Amino acid sequence: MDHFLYKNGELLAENCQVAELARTYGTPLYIYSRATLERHWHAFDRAVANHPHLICYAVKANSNLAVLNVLARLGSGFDIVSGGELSRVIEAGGDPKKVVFSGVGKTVDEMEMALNLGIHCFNVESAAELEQLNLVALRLGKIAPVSLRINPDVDAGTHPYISTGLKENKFGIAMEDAESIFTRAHELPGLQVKGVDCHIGSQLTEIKPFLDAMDRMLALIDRLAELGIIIEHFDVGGGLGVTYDDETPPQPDAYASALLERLGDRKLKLIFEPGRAIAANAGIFVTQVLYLKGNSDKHFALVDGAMNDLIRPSLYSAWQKIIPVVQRQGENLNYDIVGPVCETGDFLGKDRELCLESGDYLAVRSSGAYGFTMSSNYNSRPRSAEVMVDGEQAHLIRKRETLSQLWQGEQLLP
Ligand SMILES: Cc1ncc(COP(=O)(O)O)c(C=O)c1O
Ligand SMILES: N[C@@H](CCCC[NH3+])C(=O)O
Repeated sequence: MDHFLYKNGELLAENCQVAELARTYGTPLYIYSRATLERHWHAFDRAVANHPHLICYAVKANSNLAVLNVLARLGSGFDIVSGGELSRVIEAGGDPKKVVFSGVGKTVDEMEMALNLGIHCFNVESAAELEQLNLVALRLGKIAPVSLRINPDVDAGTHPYISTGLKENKFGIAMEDAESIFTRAHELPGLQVKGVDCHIGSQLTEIKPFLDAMDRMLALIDRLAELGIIIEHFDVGGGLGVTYDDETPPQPDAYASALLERLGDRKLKLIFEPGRAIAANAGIFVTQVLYLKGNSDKHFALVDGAMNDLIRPSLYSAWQKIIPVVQRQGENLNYDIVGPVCETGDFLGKDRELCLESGDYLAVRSSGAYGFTMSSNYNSRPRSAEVMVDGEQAHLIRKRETLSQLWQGEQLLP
């Protein structure tokens, strides 16, 4: 069930009127639905209910404390890629024992912080990182739980910028090096080998690449067993896609049952790191039309939201649905929806058939993941507010930045 629906021509977020929220909190504005976040998380959790598992929500998709807190209350684990994300998880009430730490460039400080908090596992991405983690753990008198992120070299069939499982990508350890680096990890006194990990890319809409990756990883797990290295968990990463337009990605239950079928009677615990599948369609981005303008070729709607707020269209040519917050009768025109930032690439959508007047609100759908978290202050634009709706209630979960916050910490020369 979708929690962003029209009623009498007005867009609702759960039971709240989006236009009212836009007036109250100002635009541009992110709005998230608690019910949708919870439904998506439960869909994953239920799909693997009969098998040992951990759902580690990928914090990078949406790291607002209230979002993390909603998931922490459900018992979610978290996939993090920085000390900053770890501190958010802790602040939001997440359990460090359910945290997996991914990322190619963990610093010594980040390793120390995670070891002191007692996280579930480090997803190590190189031989050099393994050596460093061993030293840090020994210095702290701890044993670091590790999994190695192996690159299964499968083509995820997604946008090149968000594909991660190919040899040419910077992520993970090459399959041909896996056994030797696992053997090294097994020998090092500051480490305990727990798992294998992979993540082949994001916004995958087919199940086959996941299964191909899994076959290669299970074969590796068998080879490791022959070397006396027993693997407790298999972290399948994230990457399950969502519907932005007319894509039909597998639902979490179909995806999980296909993986479980491949797993057979193995007792391996499964770890999932979904980000987009939980957060994307739990959020919209609301912006107001400032001006309409046109020439003989083109119509433009200049809106108050821009690439600094929502960069996916500019960065990946990503297509996200743009709908009016209040439907109006009249003739549609073909608009490019563009923001105030001084870049030709600053657009939220192109060639959209809409009937618009200045002052209208527009909602960019599927903006709950990689929306606010990828925002910036480019052009010295304050970051937008974020609101979470919960039934009839709306909660301001992040205030709009003030202008003075933009230069906080900067100093004039003496
Ligand atoms: C290691 C890792 N895990 C999980 C995710 C989450 O991916 P998604 O949002 O596509 O589920 C990512 C991002 O691609 C990632 O790099
Ligand atoms: N940020 C990307 C996905 C990258 C996922 C992180 N590895 C997007 O918006 O689609």
